[in-house]
Amino acid sequence: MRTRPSIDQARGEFVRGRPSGDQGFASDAALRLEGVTKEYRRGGRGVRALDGITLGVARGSFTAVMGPSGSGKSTFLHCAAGLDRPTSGRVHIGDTSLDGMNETRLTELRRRRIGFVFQAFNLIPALSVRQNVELPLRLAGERLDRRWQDEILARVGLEGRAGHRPAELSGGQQQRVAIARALITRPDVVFGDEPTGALDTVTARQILSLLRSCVDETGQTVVMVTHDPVAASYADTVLFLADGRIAGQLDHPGADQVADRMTRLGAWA
Ligand SMILES: Nc1ncnc2c1ncn2[C@@H]1O[C@H](COP(=O)(O)OP(=O)(O)OP(=O)(O)O)[C@@H](O)[C@H]1O
Repeated sequence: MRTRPSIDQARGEFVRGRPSGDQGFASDAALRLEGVTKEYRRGGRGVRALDGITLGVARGSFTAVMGPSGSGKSTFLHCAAGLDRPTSGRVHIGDTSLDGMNETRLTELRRRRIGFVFQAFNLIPALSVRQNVELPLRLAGERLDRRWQDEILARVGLEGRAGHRPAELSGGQQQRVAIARALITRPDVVFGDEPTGALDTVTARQILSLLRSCVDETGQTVVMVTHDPVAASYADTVLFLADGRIAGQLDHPGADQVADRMTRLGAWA
């Protein structure tokens, strides 16, 4: 059964929507941020891109992050995924704190525990689909589980294309390769940065359905930054950022409701 997370405001935790009386369970969080701030220096002044973000994302949930331009979405994604360091506060991937990790350990953690799906598919042109998909494991020095790889290729609908190069594939198929590559390490979290931004409407819907099925059928956790209310409507929960803070949350989001909230945040003024 598909369960949806909701936020426990007191604890700043997403918890699964279960029948009556269930409390949040922090140990089930795939991702936790505690009081995360990020300041950049610009022209001698500090810019606070994140301003005290506290939240937990339940395993097996799909979260969309939205907000007006400059609200801190990219900064959030970079800090949450260990691509950048917060100025203060803590980030946990599963039970692992990223606090104080040196670059080498952060890189290892990203390779083993986090999957990325970007707007530009970022595939290696000279490698086949199969080789692109197994690259994170090779870089992490981990053994390839061929059966898992075949299962993932089938899941993303590319079982017949394993020997093809990216240039021989459509945009949607290339994004499917990127999703397979993100799943190969069985990561704690897959982060998407506008994963459908470069695709036509129909193909975008197929990619979003695929991400949805990864959550529903394999219990994958997905956190996706998007500008598109329809894309956000595939998530269990939409988090709205404004001025580096969480400005709201919508569970069971509909595209119209999401668009309405974004309008109220001044996103399209
Ligand atoms: N490297 C940087 N140096 C200085 N300021 C930065 C840097 N990166 C981001 N900022 C500032 O931090 C704030 C948040 O930026 P961020 O890119 O996270 O927003 P965003 O919501 O992703 O925006 P967009 O939707 O336009 O991509 C903005 O004021 C931005 O100008």
